[in-house]
Amino acid sequence: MRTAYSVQTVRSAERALMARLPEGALMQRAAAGLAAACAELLGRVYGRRVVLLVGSGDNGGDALYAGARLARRGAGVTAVLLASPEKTHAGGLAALVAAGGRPVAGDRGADAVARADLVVDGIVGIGGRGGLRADAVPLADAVERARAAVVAVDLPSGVEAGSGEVRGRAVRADLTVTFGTHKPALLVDPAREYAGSVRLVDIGLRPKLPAEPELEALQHTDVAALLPRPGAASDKYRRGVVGIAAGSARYPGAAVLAVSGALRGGAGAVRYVGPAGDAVLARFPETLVSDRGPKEAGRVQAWVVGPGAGDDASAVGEVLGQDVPVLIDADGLRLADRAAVRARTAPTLLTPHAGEAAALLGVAREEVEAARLASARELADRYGATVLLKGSTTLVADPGGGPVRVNATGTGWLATAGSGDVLSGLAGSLLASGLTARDAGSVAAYLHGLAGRYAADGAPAGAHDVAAAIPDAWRDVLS
Ligand SMILES: NC(=O)C1=CN([C@@H]2O[C@H](COP(=O)(O)OP(=O)(O)OC[C@H]3O[C@@H](n4cnc5c(N)ncnc54)[C@H](OP(=O)(O)O)[C@@H]3O)[C@@H](O)[C@H]2O)[C@@H](O)CC1
Ligand SMILES: [K+]
Repeated sequence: MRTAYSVQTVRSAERALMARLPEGALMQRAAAGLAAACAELLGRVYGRRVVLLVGSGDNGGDALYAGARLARRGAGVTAVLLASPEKTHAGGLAALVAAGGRPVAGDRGADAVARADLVVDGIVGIGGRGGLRADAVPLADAVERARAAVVAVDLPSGVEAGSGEVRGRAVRADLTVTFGTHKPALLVDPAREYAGSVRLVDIGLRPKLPAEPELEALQHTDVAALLPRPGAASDKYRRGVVGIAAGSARYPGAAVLAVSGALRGGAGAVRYVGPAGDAVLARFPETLVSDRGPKEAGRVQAWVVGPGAGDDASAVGEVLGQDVPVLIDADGLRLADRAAVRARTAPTLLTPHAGEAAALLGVAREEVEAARLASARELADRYGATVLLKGSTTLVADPGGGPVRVNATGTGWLATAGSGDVLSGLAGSLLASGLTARDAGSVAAYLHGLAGRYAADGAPAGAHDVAAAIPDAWRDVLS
């Protein structure tokens, strides 16, 4: 499991650790890891031009000490100071100068950046608020124009560490070297996109961090442990029956795609109710098609309602009244009565994309995209339901708090019509096999993302290709 902790938690863990260590030891650990990552990126250190962007805090101190290490290995190191030398990290600056590095004032930074092989962004780390300040913006512009590789110290400067929001200008890095633990911004978009690839340097913080993180990202082994496996005594009912109430005369394809995801999600059987029974059967003859409403459809351990439902609110209402887990997607989100969702005692999983989440929250889509973590949490609390907010990084938030799950297996190619219908079927199937809403949502997002990668393999793919690739994703996770 990859985890991220809030700034406040990082600060208190840091204090607890520092109390037992000599002054400056943590910064030396951080700088050593940072310098090693820079050296690796450069390939050869001797004779290379390294430019450090140095803010007034400890983030700048890390950059200076790492710069000193690179200077000792023969790099030409220039430190661009955003603050006066008196306000810059004293020990770091002294170390850099002693190693032969050259400090220059901020207004000379752009020229230095233009000639650099490597830029180290130590403007601001977890102490930052708001986007970059005006004096740092020309440097960020110069970095964007330059051909140099960019390494961010702890975080790309200008992103909000705790939320992943980017409320102004921020540095775009190729690599971020972060210390002790991931910060939420390194896992949540849009900030995550600014970070490039991320390397975590162990500075001994782990034992001081609490058990419960702010964010969790499942990895292969976590997903493997959660996947349902049929036992010797399993029959189709024990493996779970997932009910799909989806599709309409206008959108029969949504029903077919939701069923295609559900058939690959581990449930023992897929039951379909709705007006697209013929289309479903033509494609998937193993589906149990019922011509009655959800209430009379027979045994179902979890329902999926909403994909392609159009304006028919009756199925949504009926499904919400069933005392089994329910996943609500697409049109269902618009049709579901909030009070009825809140009144449910069995688990509910809502799976909106940013536009649907915005409509439910009564804000603009851009606001949800800018503040994905806060939006997912807010929606979960308002509806008293687990929320899976789709996107390039998908978030799964439970009502009442606890770690939010983040999934990054997705690919841009998944932004294709019908892809969400496949995801809802898959997640519903996992719900029917007994996973919690949080686990079903995050495991489905993980498999769906991997399947999207396999299906696309560098070229566009349709939603049905994604569904067909789910078994490969599943096998990959278990191998
Ligand atoms: N925690 C750990 O375990 C360890 C932490 N370590 C390191 O310490 C870092 C945290 O250091 P920190 O606390 O000194 O804060 P930091 O990020 O340097 O920023 C503060 C300075 O930035 C300025 N500033 C603020 N906003 C700004 C903006 N928008 N745009 C521009 N500038 C802005 C603000 O200026 P001021 O308001 O004072 O004028 C202030 O001086 C952390 O990220 C990691 O790198 C490691 O060494 C070892 C272990
Ligand atoms: K930084």
